[in-house]
Amino acid sequence: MDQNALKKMAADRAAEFVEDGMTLGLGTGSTVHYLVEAIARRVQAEHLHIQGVSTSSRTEDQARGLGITMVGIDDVDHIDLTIDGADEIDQHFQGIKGGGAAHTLEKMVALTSAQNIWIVDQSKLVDTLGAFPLPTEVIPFGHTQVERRLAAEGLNPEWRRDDQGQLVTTHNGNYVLDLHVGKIAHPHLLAQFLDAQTGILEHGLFLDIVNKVVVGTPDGTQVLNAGR
Ligand SMILES: O=C(CO)[C@H](O)[C@H](O)COP(=O)(O)O
Repeated sequence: MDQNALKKMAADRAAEFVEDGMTLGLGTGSTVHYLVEAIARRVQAEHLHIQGVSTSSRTEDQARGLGITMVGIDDVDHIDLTIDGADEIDQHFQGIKGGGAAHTLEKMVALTSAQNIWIVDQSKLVDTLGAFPLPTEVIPFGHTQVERRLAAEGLNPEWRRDDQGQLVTTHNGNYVLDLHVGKIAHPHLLAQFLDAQTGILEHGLFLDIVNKVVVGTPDGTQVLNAGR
């Protein structure tokens, strides 16, 4: 079974957690693409009244195109449930996100949400975070200074570039600096360090956030409860 089939399986299962009347946070990425399709099918078949808050223009456009009502994050007083993908999840349910350069908006939506579910294929489950380069979003002013500072700390920063070699920019017009840190033994300490760096708008460590993980495996879906 290929990776996309496993992503779709997890997305379809997670769409079952959506309830009538909910305000839903919708993440970004290829797994979320399947999720939005699955939610739209339920909205149509069951006449669900839900509204979505998106984390990227990609998701926003897809959801609107499929008939899901979308509202801005500043137009809601709460979000009931956010469903998003992830790049890595460790055994303590800590995660790395930002492979799609949307981690700042994703974290904002996740932190506004009463519950968070991540949907992944089984390859995203790891013992220790860090094989996936850790994304950070850096403001353009002084970005080279930020890179030097992180390099001096041994964090092996690398600017993310597109196929044409241009710097990738985020929704906010900032750059993405991926950190090749290797195994992250103490994610909270690293998050604390990155939080304190002027010039870094946000990083992709999502700690103590997720409540449930839905995993697509060749033997079916698994729902893992994070105990928070
Ligand atoms: O964090 C993200 C985007 O910023 C995505 O959720 C993450 O990269 C997973 O993507 P995919 O579902 O395509 O594997």
